[in-house]
Amino acid sequence: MAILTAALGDAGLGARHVALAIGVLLASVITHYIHRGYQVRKMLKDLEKQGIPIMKHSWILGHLEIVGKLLKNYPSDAHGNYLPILILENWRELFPQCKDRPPVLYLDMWPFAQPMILPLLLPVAVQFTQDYSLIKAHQQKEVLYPLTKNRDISSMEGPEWKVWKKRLSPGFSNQTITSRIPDLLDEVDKFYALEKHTTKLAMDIIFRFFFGKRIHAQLASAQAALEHAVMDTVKRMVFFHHIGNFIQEHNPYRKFRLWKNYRTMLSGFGPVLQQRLGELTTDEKPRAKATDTLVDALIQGVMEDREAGLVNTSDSDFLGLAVGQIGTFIFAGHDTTASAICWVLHLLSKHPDVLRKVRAEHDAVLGSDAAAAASVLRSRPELINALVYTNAVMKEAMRVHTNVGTMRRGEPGFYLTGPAGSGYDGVKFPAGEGWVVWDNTFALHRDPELWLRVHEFLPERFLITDEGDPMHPPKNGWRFFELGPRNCIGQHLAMVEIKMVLALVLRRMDIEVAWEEWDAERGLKGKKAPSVWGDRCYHAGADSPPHVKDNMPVHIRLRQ
Ligand code: HEM
Repeated sequence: MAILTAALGDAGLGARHVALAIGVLLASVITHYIHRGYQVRKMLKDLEKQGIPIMKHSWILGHLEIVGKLLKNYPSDAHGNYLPILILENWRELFPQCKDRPPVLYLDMWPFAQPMILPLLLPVAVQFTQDYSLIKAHQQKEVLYPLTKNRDISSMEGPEWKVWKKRLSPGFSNQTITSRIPDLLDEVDKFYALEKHTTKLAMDIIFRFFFGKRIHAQLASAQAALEHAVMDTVKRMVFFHHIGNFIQEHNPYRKFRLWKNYRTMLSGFGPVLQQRLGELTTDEKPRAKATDTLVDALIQGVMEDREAGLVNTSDSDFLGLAVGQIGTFIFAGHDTTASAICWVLHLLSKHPDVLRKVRAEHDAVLGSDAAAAASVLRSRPELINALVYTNAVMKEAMRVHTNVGTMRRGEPGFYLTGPAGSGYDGVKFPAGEGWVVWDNTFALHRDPELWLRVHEFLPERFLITDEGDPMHPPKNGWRFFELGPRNCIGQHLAMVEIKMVLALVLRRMDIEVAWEEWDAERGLKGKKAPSVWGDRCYHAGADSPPHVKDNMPVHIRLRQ
C-alpha cells in the first residue's frame, strides 16, 4: 500500500484524483447501462405499437418479471435453455391476446442479456439458418476471441469462411472419419470412467484426430499444458455481457491469464506446426491431401492463402491462423461431446429396455465377445455404420437433451415471416440490427406440435421411414448440430466418437447415477435437493454449453 501511495504521489496523483477517476468511470458505466436499457425497452415498445404480439412488457423490468415467475421453481443453477421451453409450454397464458401461437418470441431481459428473438415455430428457425443464413452474433465472436483471435472457421464469414469450409470439410466427412476409427480407438480404449473423463476423452480425440498419430505423439509432452491453457481460457470466457459479469469480464487478472494461455498455445503448438510446414513445403515431398490429417489440410490452406497474398509470410501470421483454427475445434468439440455422452448414458440407465436392445445390437454387429469390440472395429471400422439402433438412441437422447445452438445477428431490414397456416401467414416480424436471433433448438426439440409423445424417450421414432407416420421426425425438426451452411462441421466425428464409447463400454459396464451417495456426502440427504422435471440430473451453468449437473456422479460396475 505504501508503495502504491508513493507511486501515486510520484505521479502527482492524490487519493482525491483516484476517487474522481473511479467516480467518472462508474458514472459512465451507469449512464451506458441506462441509455442502452432505454434503447432496448423502446425496441419492444415499438414492436407493440406495430401490433406485433409480445409478452407483457414493462419499461422498468422488461420481461424480467415474467422470466422470474417462470423460473421460480427451478434451481438457481438451472441452465437458461429451460426458459424458452417454459415459454413455449405456457404461450397461451403469456400471449393472452393471441389465438394462435406467435411464430416469433421477442425477449427483453436487459441488463442481464441482449434483446433476443427466438422462433416459436420450426419454419421460422429454417428461415434464418437454412433459407438464408444470418451471420453469427457478435457475442459468438467475442467469446472466441481470447482463444482464437477470431482467426477460425467459426468466426469467419463470407468468402473467407467459404474457402476454409471447403478446405476443412473433406477431413470431417463420414468416409474420412470411418477410415480414422482404428487410430481414434486408441484414445477411446483408454476410457473407463465417466464424469469429467468424458471431457478429457473428447479433448484427446480432437488432438488425435487433428494431428494424427505421429504428430500427436510429438505433442505428448506439451499436451497437458496445452489442455490446461485451453480449459483455463474456456473457463474464463464471458458468453453474455451483462451487468452481473461486468467485474469478472474486466478483471485485469482474467485478461492476463487469457493472454498467458494464448502464449502457451502459440509456444506449445508452434514447433510441431512449423516442422510440419517445413515437411510439406520441401520440394521432394508431395503436398498433403486434405483428408490425410486436419493439420495438413490446415497448413495447405495457409500456404494457399500465402500464395494468394491473403496471409503474410511471417511465422507469427501463419501460427496465429493455425492456432486459431485448432482452438475453435477444441472449443467446439470437447464439452459438447462430453455432455452428450453423459446424457446418452444417463437415459440408457433410466431405460433398461432400450439398453437391452442396444447391447443386443452390439452383440449382433460386433460379436458376442464384448472385450473384443475394439479389435473388431479396428479391423472393420465400417461396422460402426451398422449400429443403426444405437444411432437412433443417440439422436433421441440429443433431442431430449439438446445442448448448444446458434446465435445470429439481426440485419437491417431483415424480417422473419409468419409461416403459411400458422394464423400469421405472411406477417412480417422485424429482426433488424440490435437483435440477437437465437435458434431455440432446445425448445423446438420439445414442441408437442412437432414431436408425438414429446417428453418420452422413444429412439424408435428415428427408425421410421414412412414420412406419413405421425411418429416420423418432422422435416428439419432434428437440429442438434444445426442445419444450413453453418451447421456443425464436426458432427460425424462427434457421432462416431459417441458410438465408439457406447460400443466399448455398454456391454462391459453398468453405469447408473449415484445421487444418493453424492447428496449424503454433501449433507443434502433428507433435504430437498435441486432437480428439474423430477431428475437430479439437469442442464446446469450460466454459459454455453450447459453442463450436466455436478458432472453427473455415477456408479460404474464391471459386468460379469
Ligand atoms: C455433441 C457434440 C457437438 C455439438 C452438439 C455441436 C453443435 C454445433 C452447433 C449447434 C454448431 C452451430 C453453431 C453456430 O452456428 O454458431 C456447431 C458448429 C461448429 N462445430 Fe460443432 N458440435 C459438436 C461437436 C463438434 C466437434 C467434435 C467439432 C470439431 C472437432 C466441432 C466443430 C464445430 C465448428 C468448427 C463449428 C463452426 C462451423 C462453422 O461456423 O462453419 N463440433 N456445432
